[in-house]
Amino acid sequence: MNFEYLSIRCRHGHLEILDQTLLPHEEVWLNANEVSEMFDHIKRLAVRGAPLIAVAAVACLAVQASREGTTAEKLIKDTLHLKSSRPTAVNLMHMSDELTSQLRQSDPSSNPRDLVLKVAEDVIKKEVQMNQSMSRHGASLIQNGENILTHCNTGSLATPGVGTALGVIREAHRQGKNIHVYVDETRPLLQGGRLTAYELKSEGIPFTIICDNMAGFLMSQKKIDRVLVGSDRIATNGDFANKIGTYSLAVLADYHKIPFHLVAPASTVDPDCSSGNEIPIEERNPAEVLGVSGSQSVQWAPTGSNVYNPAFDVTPGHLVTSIILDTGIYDRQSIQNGSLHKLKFFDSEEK
Ligand SMILES: CSC[C@@H](O)[C@@H](O)C(=O)COP(=O)(O)O
Repeated sequence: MNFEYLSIRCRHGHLEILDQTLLPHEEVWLNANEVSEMFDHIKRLAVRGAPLIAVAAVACLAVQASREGTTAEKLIKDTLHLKSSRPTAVNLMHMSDELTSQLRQSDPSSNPRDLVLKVAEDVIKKEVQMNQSMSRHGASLIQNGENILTHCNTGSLATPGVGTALGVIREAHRQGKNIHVYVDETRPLLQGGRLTAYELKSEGIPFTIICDNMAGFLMSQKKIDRVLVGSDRIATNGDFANKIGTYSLAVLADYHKIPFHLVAPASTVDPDCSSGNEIPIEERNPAEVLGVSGSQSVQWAPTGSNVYNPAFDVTPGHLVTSIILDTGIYDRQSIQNGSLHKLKFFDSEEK
């Protein structure tokens, strides 16, 4: 298996990830061949973003499977371990469920290598294609001269392709539309200020970073024409989980009558989740809120302060103007009519 994307690469069976906790100032590639290494990279967000987490996990499992003597039983155990690394993004769950289901059904005397490799290639290929499709659908909505607000990082650092919300922005720019992006810095881990800014800068797309709490004021000044965000899990009623702060933006956009779109691949829809109440929300280390961690750690809050640190929030579907998926653009009416129920990433999913 050989591939190379912006933040993950595999050459001659050697898998590496670009440590996103050190970006944009240091570009350090880390070994990710071992399941324990990959588990740690995912957990501490060295590799992150809903689609990329699934890609990273399955690529690591393909490396395991290519080793002499690896059994289906061992691979199932490894898959379930990686599945437990982060709870909210459903892409990792879809991949893990598909792989364990296929491994359980496989002939115990056969070598599981080809099966795992095929699932890995399938997941990666589909994610890249879905990125392309959704970015084209989304770009068709963008008008020349728009100021777009985005949150977190939804680009090539979060997927193996052009990205989700950031893919739409890239595609609109590629089409020659004159756009400008306001980037929410995205506390506590600053995926916007560090990672989205890094991607936009390297592509020459004009952008301005704002603190998360500035968005409402900019909207009141009519400086924002549209909001584009990604998602980690979409319920079939259109409620969705995304990086903490997304819900506040949706409420603000609704109040100021600004179009608010969610951009995601079909692999982010959870057919087993009928509403946002059922989405598990990851809670993270208080240290992330007490200060900043990374290459230059600083703690500014008093040691021992109480902290609540949910990594995601849930936005109710009625606040969304439309959901842009690789399969098309879904407005509120079509979601209410059940259009998300019909989507399935894998043909043979089993829990
Ligand atoms: C591909 S983008 C969708 C989301 O994965 C993105 O917006 C996001 O919330 C990522 O969270 P992270 O905690 O950085 O993995």
